[in-house]
Amino acid sequence: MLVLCFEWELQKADHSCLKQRCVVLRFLKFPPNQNKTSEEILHHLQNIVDFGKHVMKQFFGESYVHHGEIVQLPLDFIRQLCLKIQPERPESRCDKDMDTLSGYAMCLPNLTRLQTYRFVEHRPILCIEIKPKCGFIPFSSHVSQEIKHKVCRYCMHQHLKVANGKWKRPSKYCPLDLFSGNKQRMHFALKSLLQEAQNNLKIFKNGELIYGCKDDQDSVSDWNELARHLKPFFFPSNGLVNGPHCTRTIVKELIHVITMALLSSTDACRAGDMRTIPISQGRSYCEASAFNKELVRNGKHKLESSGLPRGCLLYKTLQAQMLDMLDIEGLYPLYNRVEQYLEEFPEERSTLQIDGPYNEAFYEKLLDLSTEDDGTVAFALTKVQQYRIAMTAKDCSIMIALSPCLQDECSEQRPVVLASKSRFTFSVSVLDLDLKPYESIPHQYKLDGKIVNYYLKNVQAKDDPVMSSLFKENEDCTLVLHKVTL
Ligand SMILES: O=P(O)(O)O[C@@H]1[C@@H](OP(=O)(O)O)[C@H](OP(=O)(O)O)[C@H](O)[C@H](OP(=O)(O)O)[C@H]1OP(=O)(O)O
Ligand SMILES: Nc1ncnc2c1ncn2[C@@H]1O[C@H](COP(=O)(O)OP(=O)(O)OP(=O)(O)O)[C@@H](O)[C@H]1O
Repeated sequence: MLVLCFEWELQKADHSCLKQRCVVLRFLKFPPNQNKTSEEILHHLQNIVDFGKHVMKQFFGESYVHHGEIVQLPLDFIRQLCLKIQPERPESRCDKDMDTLSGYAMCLPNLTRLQTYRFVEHRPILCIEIKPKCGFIPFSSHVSQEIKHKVCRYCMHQHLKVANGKWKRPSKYCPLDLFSGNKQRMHFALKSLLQEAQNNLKIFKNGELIYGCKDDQDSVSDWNELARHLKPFFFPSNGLVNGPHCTRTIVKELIHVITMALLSSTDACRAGDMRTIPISQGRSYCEASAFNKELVRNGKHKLESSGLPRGCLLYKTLQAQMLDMLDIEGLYPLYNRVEQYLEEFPEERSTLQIDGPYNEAFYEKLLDLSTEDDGTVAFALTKVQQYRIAMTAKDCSIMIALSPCLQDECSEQRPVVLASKSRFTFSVSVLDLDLKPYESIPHQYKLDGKIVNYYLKNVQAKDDPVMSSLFKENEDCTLVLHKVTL
């Protein structure tokens, strides 16, 4: 999707501004020459809206999800827009073209703004966007490599990403620390994100990106610059001296308010119909986490996992992620079962709701958490659909919008987080909840194998002292062989 942010005004008859709204438009994009009719595009967008409305709201909670609405815009306006933004688009994203022919787009609230108000507020706003990725270690008995029970996918994937050149340096962030609910571990995770933001952290001030990676850029973290932006938010009366101490203090304050907002429960959600998946399943820490390694170095072997409050967005996200109960290794044969069935009965694709409609009936079928395979297509399909939800939750982002407020402004309806010299009203939302396509499952299966094999071959072998000495011997061997050949 292509995301553009707009501010528009409702004007009085005398043209003075009555209300200002700030919205985001999302346009579909496709590889060039992949022509879609306007009806197909409308249908696709309707599916996205329905999926947010009928499915993700149930999993994440009403107040965290903004499903948006479909809008029709003048074609001329869209064409001009496309011309204007084209030079700004990163090269890596230009393999697809924005849809300028259908006239349809999705309209969403601008989540870099506070979601407690409908209209633009002229007060400073800070927004932190976090893409937390998968926060648990697979507990499935279908996992074939022991390492997957010890090291999380994110930490393993880091090595492959650096090797492939996606990022220059590995990050010390581990999602299991962020999802632990333990403040010390969360603090470490957030600090690591601030050190190496990659595509997991962005910070906006008044809707403008001030920190984090613009695509294609290898941004070097400049905490002094960040602190300069943040100082008026955290130390409004300017009572802090400048310098590295000041920077550290401000970053600490920032991490504190993010942690508190992430642990807050701002949604009175429809619980009850979703059986929860015990979060205690599987290991609660990742052996590769730098936080864990530091503890082990200091002779401590027990990592605290305080657990997340049930109403907070991190908890909801983790629950949705854990719908991946079989791991891709257990899921892939079930996907093949559905595929085989569809080959025989292609007309059944719509009855099985593979591509929607994403309605209440679709949601109801997702509630069956049994893992006992009775050999049916129905069982396989439920697991495939649950896996797609889990994948979506593993790739979504969390937006935390914070706006400074005075003590007498804070009412009971507005959640508030306190810093040492200031206080903030805040809202927490989730974004990028487009259901992952059914067709991406074979890719997931292959990628999983690549990530694990790369890690075993290039990282674990070097970390493990026994493997490491074997590795060295092997290297020596190779040298000797070279000499013989010469
Ligand atoms: O597979 P992953 O974990 O690398 O996730 C992909 C993301 O990479 P990341 O690891 O976050 O750097 C990837 O992020 P980038 O576009 O590289 O920033 C996408 O979000 C991708 O989703 P889609 O296939 O475009 O719908 C994501 O793919 P899905 O696996 O969610 O389909
Ligand atoms: N409602 C919103 N309010 C504010 N910012 C938004 C909103 N929706 C998206 N964004 C910004 O746009 C970025 C990209 O959005 P999103 O992740 O939804 O696109 P995408 O569909 O994943 O794009 P692509 O298909 O290129 O991967 C987000 O990371 C966020 O910074």
